[in-house]
Amino acid sequence: MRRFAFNGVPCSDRALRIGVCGPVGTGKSSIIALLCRELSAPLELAVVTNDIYTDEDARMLRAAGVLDPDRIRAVETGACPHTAIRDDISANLIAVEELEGDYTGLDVVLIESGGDNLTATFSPALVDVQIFVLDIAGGGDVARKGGPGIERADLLVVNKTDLAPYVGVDRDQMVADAEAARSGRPVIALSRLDTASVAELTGWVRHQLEHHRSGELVPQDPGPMAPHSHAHDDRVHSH
Ligand SMILES: Nc1nc2c(ncn2[C@@H]2O[C@H](COP(=O)(O)OP(=O)(O)OP(=O)(O)O)[C@@H](O)[C@H]2O)c(=O)[nH]1
Repeated sequence: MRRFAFNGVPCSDRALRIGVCGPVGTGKSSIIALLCRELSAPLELAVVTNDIYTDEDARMLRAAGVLDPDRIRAVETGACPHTAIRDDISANLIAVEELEGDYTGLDVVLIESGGDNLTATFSPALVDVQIFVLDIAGGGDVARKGGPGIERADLLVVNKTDLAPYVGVDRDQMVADAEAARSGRPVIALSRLDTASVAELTGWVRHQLEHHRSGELVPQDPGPMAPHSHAHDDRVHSH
C-alpha cells in the first residue's frame, strides 16, 4: 500500500530516511562517513546528527570532507538520545524536512542517533529503515543479549571486525549469534578496512532505496523493548 505525507505527496517521492543507532562508540559516525564517501557521487545525500550537549558528530563529519558541510545538520537533544529519535521526534523531523526543502532531489537522509544503550530504536514516524550497530570489541556476547535493535532493526551491523583477533572475540560465532537472534533479518559483519563488507553495506542501502522508490517500503517498528518475561511469571509480554 502506497504511503502519503500529510501534504498528500507520496512518501516514495521524498528522500529515503535511514536511521543509524547503537551504543556509544560502536562506529555510527564512521559508518555515515563511509556511506557518504561511497555513495555521494551516484546519489544525493544529507545527514542529521544527534548529540546530547554538542554538535561534535556533525563537526567531525564536516571535517572529514565527505559531504558539502551545509548538508550536515546537527540536533542537540539536551536529553537521553532515545527521547529525540523515538519519543519526541520533532527536532529531527524539522531538520530532515529543512534539508529536503533546501536540496530538492535528495535520495537519502542519514540520521545518526546519539550513542545510547541496547534499548534505543527510532520511531518509524522518523525513519523508513534503521540500522543497529554493535562493536565487536564491545564483547562477543553482546549479540546474544538481544533487545529490539539487535533483534528487529532492518539491519544489524557487527562493526570493526578487523579488531576481533586483538580482543579475543570469535567473529563467526558473534555473527551466528546475531543471526540466530534475528529470525532471518540481515546481519553484516563490517570493517571499514574490508572492501567486500563495505560493498555489502552500500548494496543494502541501494536496495532499500529501490524498495522505497517503488512505494512498497513500509517502516517496521522494532519496538521500544524486546518481549521478555519476569522471574515471577512465565508469560512473555512486552511494554
Ligand atoms: N578498527 C576499527 N575502528 C573503527 C572502525 N569504525 C570505526 N572505528 C573507530 O571507532 C571509534 C568510534 O567510532 P565513531 O564512528 O566515532 O563511533 P560512534 O558510534 O559514532 O560514537 P558516538 O557518537 O560517541 O556514540 C573511532 O576511533 C573510530 O575510528 C572499524 O571498522 N575498524
